[in-house]
Amino acid sequence: MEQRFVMKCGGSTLAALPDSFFADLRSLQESGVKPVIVHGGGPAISETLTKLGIESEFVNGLRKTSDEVLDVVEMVLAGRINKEIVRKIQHSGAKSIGLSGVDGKLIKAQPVASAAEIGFVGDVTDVNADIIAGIMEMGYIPVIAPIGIDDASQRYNINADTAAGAVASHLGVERMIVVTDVPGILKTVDGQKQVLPSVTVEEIEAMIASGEIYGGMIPKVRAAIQCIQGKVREVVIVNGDEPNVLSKAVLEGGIGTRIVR
Ligand SMILES: Nc1ncnc2c1ncn2[C@@H]1O[C@H](COP(=O)(O)OP(=O)(O)O)[C@@H](O)[C@H]1O
Ligand SMILES: CC(=O)N[C@@H](CCC(=O)OP(=O)(O)O)C(=O)O
Repeated sequence: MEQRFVMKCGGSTLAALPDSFFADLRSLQESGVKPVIVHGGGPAISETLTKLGIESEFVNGLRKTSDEVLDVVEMVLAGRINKEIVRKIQHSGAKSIGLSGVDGKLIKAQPVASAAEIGFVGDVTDVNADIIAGIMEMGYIPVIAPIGIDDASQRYNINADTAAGAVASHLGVERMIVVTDVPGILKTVDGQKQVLPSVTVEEIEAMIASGEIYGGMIPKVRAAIQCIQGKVREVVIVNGDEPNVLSKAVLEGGIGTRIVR
């Protein structure tokens, strides 16, 4: 089986991912599946900024990023978090190489439209898919931190869901799996919160408008909508706590929320 997928691991769940999650990742890779990981780390960035006494705020879900904040974002994402994931994958027995979007100009970026207000926050303009494919061909799992770079060598802080969606689109994978701290998109039905097994773009837009999808779920569904306009067939949102969640999402289905065209 030759099946590639992009997995986005959110900062909400990274620290809590059990060893069995990485064992599952390894057995998937052994069965011929080729994973690519793009990770976040928002809570760890906020914690370090607080320790350093640097103020930071979010505007429409994006972190206001000054030069000083950008140093911390890069230090935490491309340093601590990226290497922690690489170590955990290696400990499971699989091979992994970690890099940020700066390495090999892997993620090219430009300032977001609201840059005048929020600083060095980027949108992805291109992804060097050859580097990722090359790492996978060597049998390594690529682990990518969402920092972008432009032609003038300026760095940008990119929302990890946005970066993962762009990587999935440029690689042309079939599936993106978004690992977070909720079992999927929740909707209140008859006073009870239920996981939606699948949602369409129209249903998502209605849930954003009604406030049922808010906060950190918004960049996930926006990235998902953008992905499925191209080659990506489905985006699945799952909880990292669920046993064998990756093999269930890749091989069986019927878990989390599927976002389809
Ligand atoms: N309809 C929804 N269903 C599930 N979670 C939602 C929904 N709307 C908003 N959320 C929020 O989105 C959060 C996940 O986003 P976020 O905290 O940014 O995670 P991550 O760090 O994994 O990117 C959930 O914990 C929940 O609070
Ligand atoms: C521009 C912007 O907001 N970037 C994010 C990047 C990390 C991220 O997205 O991490 P999660 O997936 O854990 O939320 C930030 O600075 O927090």
